Amino acid sequence: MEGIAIMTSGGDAAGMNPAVKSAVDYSIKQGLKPFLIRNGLRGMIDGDIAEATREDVSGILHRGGTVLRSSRSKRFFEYEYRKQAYDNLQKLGINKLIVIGGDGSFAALNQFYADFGVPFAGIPATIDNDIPGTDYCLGVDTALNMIRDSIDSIRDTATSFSRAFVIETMGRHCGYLAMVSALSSGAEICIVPELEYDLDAIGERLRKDMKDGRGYILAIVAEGTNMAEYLTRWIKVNLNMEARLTVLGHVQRGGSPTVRDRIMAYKFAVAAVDSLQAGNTNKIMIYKDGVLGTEDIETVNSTKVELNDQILQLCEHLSK
Ligand SMILES: Nc1ncnc2c1ncn2[C@@H]1O[C@H](COP(=O)(O)OP(=O)(O)OP(=O)(O)O)[C@@H](O)[C@H]1O
Ligand SMILES: O=P(O)(O)OC[C@H]1O[C@](O)(CO)[C@@H](O)[C@@H]1O
Ligand SMILES: [Mg+2]
Repeated sequence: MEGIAIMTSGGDAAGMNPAVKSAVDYSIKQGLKPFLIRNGLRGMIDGDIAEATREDVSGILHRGGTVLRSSRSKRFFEYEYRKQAYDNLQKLGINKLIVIGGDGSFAALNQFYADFGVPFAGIPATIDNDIPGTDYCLGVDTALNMIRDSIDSIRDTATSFSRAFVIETMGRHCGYLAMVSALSSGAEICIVPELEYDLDAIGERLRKDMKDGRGYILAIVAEGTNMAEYLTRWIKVNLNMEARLTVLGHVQRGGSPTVRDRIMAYKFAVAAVDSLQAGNTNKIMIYKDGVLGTEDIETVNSTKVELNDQILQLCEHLSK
């Protein structure tokens, strides 16, 4: 029986657990022998690998984070440690890999493929939604719902005190979480790396709104802009309104996966096993314009992520 190993890597994302479960269940159905690598790339180097049992993957589907645990590994950048990881796989008869993670994890596995020719399939899982070629990455819907709940709570106190709240979302260099959250919570300001902002215009617009009775302000800022603290001070001085900053932080990564993340996890996992069974060597599973497909890792690595035009257009007026 051919050995296939499944791992999670990089920032954890809701949907990783259902993806692991589906990948194991479907691999068994396909006559493969699934293994689980714990602790991501670090575990691959340290040989933290064992054959998957049904118990390993039962009762995990609804849990946030990753039961396999994850890591960011400096050692994996060095050939010596990748070779150690390869030897670990060889000993167990593993010759196919499924990596559930983000762009960094895919780059890592592509380097591993270049070194040792071990085929892999990548399942996009990162709240950043920053993987070129796919409209969707596991974890994004759960994170958006988490952010929505937080903003709804913040709105309660903002209205009670007639204050402005600047809310910083994660996403690394990508403004997707900030934009969708600004739209879904009716925020007044949205500052993201993808859109130029104009504070003078924002000031003029909001001063007029305040004259017309606006009592509070919600501003959503993507962490990639590094603008949250500055904007908070700017509001105090320029709009003469009390302002507070809330950095949502890692709360955005937690929580039970939403229905969307569970279903997408299932689809991506089945597609990943099928892709490897079809003889593909280094493909990333994608979901583009409502259709499931695959993309070459080289294309994913060399393309800049582009955000949906419609979302950009809908948000434009919130940055001026
Ligand atoms: N070019 C590379 N060569 C070897 N290893 C790499 C390379 N790029 C990334 N890695 C490894 O992949 C790990 C995961 O990447 P990274 O930390 O960027 O997270 P990610 O998978 O992009 O997920 P997220 O962005 O959601 O946190 C890195 O910590 C590093 O160990
Ligand atoms: O968990 P860490 O290592 O602090 O990394 C935080 C980063 O990971 C992410 O949550 C996912 O990539 C980013 O949005 C954020 O910038
Ligand atoms: Mg990443």
